[in-house]
Amino acid sequence: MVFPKDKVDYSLYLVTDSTMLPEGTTLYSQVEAGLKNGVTLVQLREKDTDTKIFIEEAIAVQKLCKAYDVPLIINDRIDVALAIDADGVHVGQSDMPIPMVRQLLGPDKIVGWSVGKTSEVETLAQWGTDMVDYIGIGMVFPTETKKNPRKSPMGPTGVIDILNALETTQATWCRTVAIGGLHPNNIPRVLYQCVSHNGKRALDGISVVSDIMASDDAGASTKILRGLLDYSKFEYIPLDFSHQENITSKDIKDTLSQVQKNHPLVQHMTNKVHQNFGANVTLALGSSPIMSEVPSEVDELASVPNAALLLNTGSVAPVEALKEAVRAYNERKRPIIFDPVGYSATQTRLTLNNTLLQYGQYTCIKGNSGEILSLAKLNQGKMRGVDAGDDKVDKALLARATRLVAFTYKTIAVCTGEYDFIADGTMSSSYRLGHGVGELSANDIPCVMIEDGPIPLMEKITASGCSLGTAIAALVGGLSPNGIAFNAVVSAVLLYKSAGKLASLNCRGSGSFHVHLIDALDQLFTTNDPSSWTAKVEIVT
Ligand SMILES: Nc1ncnc2c1ncn2[C@@H]1O[C@H](COP(=O)(O)OP(=O)(O)OP(=O)(O)O)[C@@H](O)[C@H]1O
Ligand SMILES: Cc1ncsc1CCO
Ligand SMILES: [Mg+2]
Repeated sequence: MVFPKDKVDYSLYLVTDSTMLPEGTTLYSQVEAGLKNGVTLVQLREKDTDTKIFIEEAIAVQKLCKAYDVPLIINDRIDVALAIDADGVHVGQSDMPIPMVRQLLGPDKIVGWSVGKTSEVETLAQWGTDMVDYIGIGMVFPTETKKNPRKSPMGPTGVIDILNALETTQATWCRTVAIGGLHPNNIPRVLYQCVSHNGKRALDGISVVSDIMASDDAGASTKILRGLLDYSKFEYIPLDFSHQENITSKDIKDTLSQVQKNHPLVQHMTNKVHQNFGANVTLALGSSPIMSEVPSEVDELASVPNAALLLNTGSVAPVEALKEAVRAYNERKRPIIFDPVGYSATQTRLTLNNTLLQYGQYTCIKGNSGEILSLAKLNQGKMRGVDAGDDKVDKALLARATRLVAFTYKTIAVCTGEYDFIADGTMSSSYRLGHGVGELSANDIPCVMIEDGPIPLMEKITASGCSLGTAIAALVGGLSPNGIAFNAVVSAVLLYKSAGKLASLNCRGSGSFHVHLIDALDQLFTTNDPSSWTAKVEIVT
């Protein structure tokens, strides 16, 4: 009996590894606990087992799988798969070539392939529908399972690249699972973030090894994984992410009132240039600043009611401290505003910023046009420094870049300059598995533009963008439960731009502009009369 290919459920794919079994458990007891509690597909992967034993194990695991009506896939060993009439085979890039595998197995068996590059998707698409049935995309995160990995972790954005390639090559038949370092603490985020840019394809499932094989209670561990897959919600922060592009003065006034009432605490992990300015902007916005880069206090700070984190990589702080802060704020469901200063100006910055981007979930990612274009992979080469660069403004390109960043990181993206763009990629907090999921495409997500005419002085003071990050953090942090995140970000950008305009009219040069900007922020925040602000918001179609 062949297992019908269209009936395969890829959602929870267990890959075995007998080298990590805890004492008192066996390969079979772990697999059975998995099968009993929601594993939908099993792969026998035993790298260091002799053929004779491997076949004995395979027959025994096959019997178990049949009892639960779950297909069994054999890793690498075509001969073993044929000998026991398994349901399919999984091969890696350095194993037997796929066309040979298919020829040996015939058309009805399941053939899986490990994929890490978009060029491999192109090959798979050229082979056509009868060759590869599913791909294992990885590795997503660092893992203990592969001791000497040939590839470095790709992160959720690497997974999205592969999903995009499957869509552009129209490999619609090919199913997908993500593999590598997936655990309950990151699975919901991975499922939430990993959607192709056309909105049509999400992962079909996840593949786990250690979470079940190395578990002291494999049944309970599987139940947790199954629960996450079935719950299909990523509630990373108790705010309202249902977007609305039409924001009224009343919405803004309401947002500011919440901030005035809640007195947020804005933890800054920011560059040295910005620290003093950022602390004063925080105070001007009715909030409390604290500058801290000490890992031992992040959990306490993140636990303060209405805490928010501004994470600004301008001074290139030690990555472990920054990761600890991201972990703490994500775990405690508090907002993080991420400002990847000089995102691609040097290899060091690129690596640091990408490490952080793959590591956590951000409520808002803000940058100048150079940073956002680089993040969206829409500009050539490196940035020159921390400034945006003086290319001519191409509004359509900037809107597209902002939307791509928002969509890719499932965040609210802000791109600054004379024109500020804000796109909302959060849309909903749910995730769905499979092909044809039908979300909005990256080009269609909500986007607004804010302007108030040219304010050249904004570019003549340092850390003006960094302090916009402060303002966003204060307003998002100051929201009451179920406050609207997008409204807070738009309010912050409008407030900041209007204050900049007001300050530029009152000051005598860049030195006094700095002081007037803080005065203006204080005044506009305190009076809370958004209908009098000069900056205007426009919906980008
Ligand atoms: N020419 C301009 N006209 C009007 N507003 C501007 C102009 N340039 C920048 N701004 C505003 O100044 C703020 C900072 O934007 P900018 O793009 O300069 O950030 P940045 O390069 O990250 O700044 P920094 O790195 O110095 O902190 C934003 O609020 C933006 O709206
Ligand atoms: C000048 C400078 N260098 C690193 S961060 C920073 C502040 C503006 O982004
Ligand atoms: Mg900047």
